[in-house]
Amino acid sequence: MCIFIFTDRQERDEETNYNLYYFSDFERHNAEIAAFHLDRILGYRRIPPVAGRLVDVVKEIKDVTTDRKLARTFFASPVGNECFYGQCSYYCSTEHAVCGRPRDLEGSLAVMLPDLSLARRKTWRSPWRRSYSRSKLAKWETEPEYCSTVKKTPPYDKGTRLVDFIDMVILDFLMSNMDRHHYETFEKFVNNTFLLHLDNGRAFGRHSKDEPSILTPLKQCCRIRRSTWLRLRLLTLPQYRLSDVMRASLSRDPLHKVAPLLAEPHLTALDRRLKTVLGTVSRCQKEQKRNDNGEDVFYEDTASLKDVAAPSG
Ligand SMILES: Nc1ncnc2c1ncn2[C@@H]1O[C@H](COP(=O)(O)OP(=O)(O)OP(=O)(O)O)[C@@H](O)[C@H]1O
Ligand SMILES: [Mn+2]
Repeated sequence: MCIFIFTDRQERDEETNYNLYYFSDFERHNAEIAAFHLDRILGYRRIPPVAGRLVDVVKEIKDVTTDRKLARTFFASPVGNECFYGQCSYYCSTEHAVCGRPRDLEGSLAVMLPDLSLARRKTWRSPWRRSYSRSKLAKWETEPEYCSTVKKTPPYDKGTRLVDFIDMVILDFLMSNMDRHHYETFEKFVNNTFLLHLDNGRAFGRHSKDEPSILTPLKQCCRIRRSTWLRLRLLTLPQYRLSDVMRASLSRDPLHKVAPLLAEPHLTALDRRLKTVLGTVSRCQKEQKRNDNGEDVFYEDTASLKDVAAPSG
């Protein structure tokens, strides 16, 4: 079972228009693929596997679908490419169609999570959610002490929820994803579980600009898993440079032969942003030494990881 995203709206080396708000940005199939690889390289593994595919929209969709309504949205464009727009409440009209060249269309394919009847999921609103308005600011943007309130609020007051959230923030800053308004967990595990990093289609929109506001939770909370910090430092070493590891990893995707999944400037941006993340952690360490308030920047989790990594028998 799988979930598809199709896009033909942006070339790989094209940047999102600077006058577009993040909530009007397109969703990109290559962003979903690249996000999966990055999440894995960071050691999180919280994005279900995503791979690229070239799909013949006639042979593999139009001719085989049992959905008559979907089939009726196919048409030939003026230059003879095969297009369709599907069914949805917004943006499902001739003007918003996706088109093959002439029938081949790039898409991303995600492993489908267990059905909701088997494994219910809970949706959580991000405490650092952006205001989806052009004029209003969110609370975290005006209150420097915002994190001290969040830290006292369940589920962020116990266990690993806060540092798991920070892990996601780092992923989002590296790929410049401003669209993380919610996240999901499996309900059965209550508060004691990992976060699913779904919906990454708006990442990798711009490479020439970083978005410092995405890092606000790390800046305000000054808290990070020790294991994450160690991994990030590893990815700055010449032999494990993040951009190189990403390039190598992405080259194994089936769509690589059509075009590299991330243009070089996006890979360069990853190294630059990684330095910013580590710089933020260093600043936290210095501040905490000065204040000596007994708290620590690092959430110590490497002892438990050693147990996991230890050879058995
Ligand atoms: N791999 C997956 N398997 C099963 N369900 C998934 C998977 N990925 C996403 N979903 C579900 O599909 C729904 C829509 O996904 P997603 O959030 O990526 O789309 P979206 O159009 O960006 O939505 P929104 O406008 O809410 O941000 C969500 O409810 C999510 O839980
Ligand atoms: Mn979305």
